[in-house]
Amino acid sequence: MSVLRPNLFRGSVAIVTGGGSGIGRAITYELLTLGCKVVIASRNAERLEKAAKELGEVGDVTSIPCNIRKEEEVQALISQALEKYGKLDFLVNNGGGQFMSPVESMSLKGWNAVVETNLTGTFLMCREAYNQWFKANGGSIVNIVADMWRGFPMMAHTGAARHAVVNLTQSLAIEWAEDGVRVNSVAPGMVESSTAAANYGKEANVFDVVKEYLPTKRTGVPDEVSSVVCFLLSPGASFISGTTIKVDCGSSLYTRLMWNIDNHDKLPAYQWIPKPKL
Ligand SMILES: CCCCCCCCC/C=C/C(=O)SCCNC(=O)CCNC(=O)[C@H](O)C(C)(C)COP(=O)(O)OP(=O)(O)OC[C@H]1O[C@@H](n2cnc3c(N)ncnc32)[C@H](O)[C@@H]1OP(=O)(O)O
Ligand SMILES: NC(=O)C1=CN([C@@H]2O[C@H](COP(=O)(O)OP(=O)(O)OC[C@H]3O[C@@H](n4cnc5c(N)ncnc54)[C@H](OP(=O)(O)O)[C@@H]3O)[C@@H](O)[C@H]2O)C=CC1
Repeated sequence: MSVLRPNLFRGSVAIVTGGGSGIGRAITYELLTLGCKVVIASRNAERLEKAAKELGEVGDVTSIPCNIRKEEEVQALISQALEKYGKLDFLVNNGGGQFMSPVESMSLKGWNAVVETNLTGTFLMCREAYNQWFKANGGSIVNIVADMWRGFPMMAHTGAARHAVVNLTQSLAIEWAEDGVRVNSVAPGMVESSTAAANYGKEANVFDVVKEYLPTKRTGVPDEVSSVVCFLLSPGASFISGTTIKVDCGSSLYTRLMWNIDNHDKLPAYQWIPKPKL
């Protein structure tokens, strides 16, 4: 079960981008079990609809296709969500992604695609949710970023975009404080989901490869990101805004240069959310 109390979010409404897969799906699942109504939004309408059907067994969920890179689609998403549920309490900007490439062979189109997805998409979602609802009613936003704290070789586009989102989070926390809006980010380390593994595991499963380099000697699970997102949305975090919480169990701090961590299983996963039926 969720570590948060039952019915904590009864009567609340959330939008979760990328809520039909991976980490976003886990966040949606946990919100639903806590009584929240959830709109999930992403590009692939068919996959989104299928996820909504499955998640519909847990609670009240609606799928609305949306490409967060497109301003008019973002505007329509927020207004359709408001039409459907009459209010908005939470926004989780989880939708995003990138491809692996060294900078020297990155095309401008590829760079722009990743920056538009992860930075501009987050900006558009925040601005529209604020203008259409949060400005008059308050609310809480969580942006999902990444472990880009020491640069992100092979993913420099996403590293730059995600770090920009951390700064955007800080600016918005101040600009919107007087309207009762809290804005925070969560930075996951290596979190294994079936979609992420499919994206990055073409030759070998990168999540298997990286295990030995992590202090936990295991990768994270989506449930471990979801619990932190739900906490940040909750009244328990009412004095937290403008911050970014790393959910990586120290992997962003660890190099083997000064300290070796032997293989162990002393930091097991907290996992309770059923995996999606594939
Ligand atoms: C052990 C090691 C640790 C490994 C470390 C592993 C990290 C794991 C931690 C992170 C995990 C996650 O983020 S998990 C989430 C992963 N999920 C995703 O990334 C899915 C979302 N990603 C995407 O949709 C795409 O990557 C993204 C580029 C953002 C959007 O793609 P679109 O096709 O919609 O974009 P378009 O506007 O059409 O532009 C596409 C252009 O992008 C470029 N492009 C797109 N894919 C490309 C590719 N594979 N290789 C080169 N270039 C590419 C080309 O220039 C394309 O143009 P043309 O040449 O003209 O086609
Ligand atoms: N797994 C990991 O180890 C880590 C993941 N992250 C980040 O966490 C988030 C979730 O990733 P994860 O669950 O692992 O992987 P997924 O691939 O399952 O999640 C990415 C989600 O984003 C949606 N999405 C991508 N582009 C757009 C767009 N332009 N508009 C709307 N939705 C979009 C996708 O749906 P659709 O294709 O239908 O649009 C998908 O649901 C991503 O931002 C990811 O980069 C960060 C650090 C580590």
